[in-house]
Amino acid sequence: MVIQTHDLCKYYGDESNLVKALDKVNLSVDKGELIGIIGKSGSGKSTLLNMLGALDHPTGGSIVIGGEDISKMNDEQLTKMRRSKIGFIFQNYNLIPVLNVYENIVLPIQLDGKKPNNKYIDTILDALEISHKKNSLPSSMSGGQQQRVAIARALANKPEIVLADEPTGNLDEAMGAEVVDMLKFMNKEFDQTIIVVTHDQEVASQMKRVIRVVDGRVQ
Ligand SMILES: Nc1ncnc2c1ncn2[C@@H]1O[C@H](COP(=O)(O)OP(=O)(O)OP(=O)(O)O)[C@@H](O)[C@H]1O
Repeated sequence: MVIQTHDLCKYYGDESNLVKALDKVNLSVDKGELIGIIGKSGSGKSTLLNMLGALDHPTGGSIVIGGEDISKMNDEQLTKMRRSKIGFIFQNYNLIPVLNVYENIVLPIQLDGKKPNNKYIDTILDALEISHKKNSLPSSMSGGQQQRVAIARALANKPEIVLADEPTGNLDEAMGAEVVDMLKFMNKEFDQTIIVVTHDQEVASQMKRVIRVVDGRVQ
């Protein structure tokens, strides 16, 4: 088991205006799973993904990642765990504007005190068709290209878990298909656990398991 939640809750607001973004979610994710999370806008998909990546604190229940109950970890331990075990692909890229493409990609590896595998990174850049942008700043790139940098960054240290929020959202059909193929390849080849939030039925249909979120509950 890579991730396990027990009655996981995330509530916002107070009694008069309570939003149950996640309500008693029980979910088990095994090593090597390839999961799509689908659901309407506002159903709680991103909140769930953030919880699974220990980016946010639950208001109730528990979550165990890699055998460790994260509610018992302090912020420093959480950061360390995320850096070594989890790759994130966010909807809004979260690239550092003053760093070029290569520097953005290797930053998490360097922060983790490791050496980047440049050959592997070149392979990823090639597959994502951004090799020619290796020394460019994010601001000189299109949204789709920036998203591919974020994808390369998430994959560069072959993390055990990859969490992606709408990874194909800003890409045309061909490039979106390329990214899905890459996620499937990494899942198969390296047994990485991959969880993808998506609106796209075509993307969801290529995952091995699909989880539907309805009003903060998992079905
Ligand atoms: N910081 C916050 N404060 C208050 N309510 C929040 C906050 N973040 C999320 N919510 C609420 O929690 C619910 C779930 O939001 P979430 O972003 O997880 O949905 P989603 O399924 O990812 O939506 P989308 O597909 O539009 O990205 C929504 O009702 C949202 O308004």
